Amino acid sequence: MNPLQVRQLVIDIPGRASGQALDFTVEPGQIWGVLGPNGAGKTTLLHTLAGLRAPRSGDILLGAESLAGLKRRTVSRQLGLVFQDRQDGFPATVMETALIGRHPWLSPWQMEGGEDLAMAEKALAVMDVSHLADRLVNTLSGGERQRVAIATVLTQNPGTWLLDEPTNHLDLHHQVAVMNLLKQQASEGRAVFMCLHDLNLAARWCDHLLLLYPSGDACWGPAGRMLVPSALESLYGQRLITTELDGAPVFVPVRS
Ligand SMILES: Nc1ncnc2c1ncn2[C@@H]1O[C@H](COP(=O)(O)OP(=O)(O)OP(=O)(O)O)[C@@H](O)[C@H]1O
Repeated sequence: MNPLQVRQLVIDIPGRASGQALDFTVEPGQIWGVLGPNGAGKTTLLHTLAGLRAPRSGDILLGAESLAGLKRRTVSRQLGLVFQDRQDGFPATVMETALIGRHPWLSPWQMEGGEDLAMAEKALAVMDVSHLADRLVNTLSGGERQRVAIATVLTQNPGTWLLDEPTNHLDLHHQVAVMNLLKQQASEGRAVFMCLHDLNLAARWCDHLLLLYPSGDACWGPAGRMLVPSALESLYGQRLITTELDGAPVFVPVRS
């Protein structure tokens, strides 16, 4: 699996003066969380890393190759993206949606084969949506739709997962199931890079964190070094009570 290398990257936020250049490598086996308040640029960063938006400056490399010079098919075999929002413009079933994950691996007019179908079926089972396989996705609940989006990337089987708030809409049990799935993906040598609003999920599951400030400032590194209560309070403009439970720090907002 190729590491995702971010080199002197400045993301393009309209109307914002250029912020701090980002420079880090997401290595296979790592789980990165991106934290920051609304509007800080988390989604913009994720879309830039996926090659969907041009950076203002800097470069992104997959292995030794610049992302900008790679064919989309090559990129989509290596990077999978779970969007924060999705438009279900076309009527498609859950199974048809999961099978879209195989498209980077098929030639333009090639139909999905038995192996592709088996991968999609397995992904739907892992995400607990097998019973919905024949349903149209636009009839699903928010959490069911989110699980189908993750199942689609599971079917795609990329080396690096990019996820925009993957626990959105999910009940507590499915939030934990998704975080454990991502942990398993990392333990199998894939890399995970995700935006999260839940500090406690980040503290429990991420080994690296990137803190993005609305000013364009940023800091990143191993999670233990980033989870400093005063830094998190200034990131969110929110006072926090900090404790430790079950071997991980826990952050609770002060009520007043
Ligand atoms: N096409 C656009 N035109 C103008 N401004 C934009 C555009 N796209 C994004 N922005 C602005 O860029 C900033 C960063 O947006 P982004 O969606 O990356 O933030 P975010 O950190 O993901 O926020 P949230 O936590 O609310 O999802 C926001 O202020 C947003 O309004």
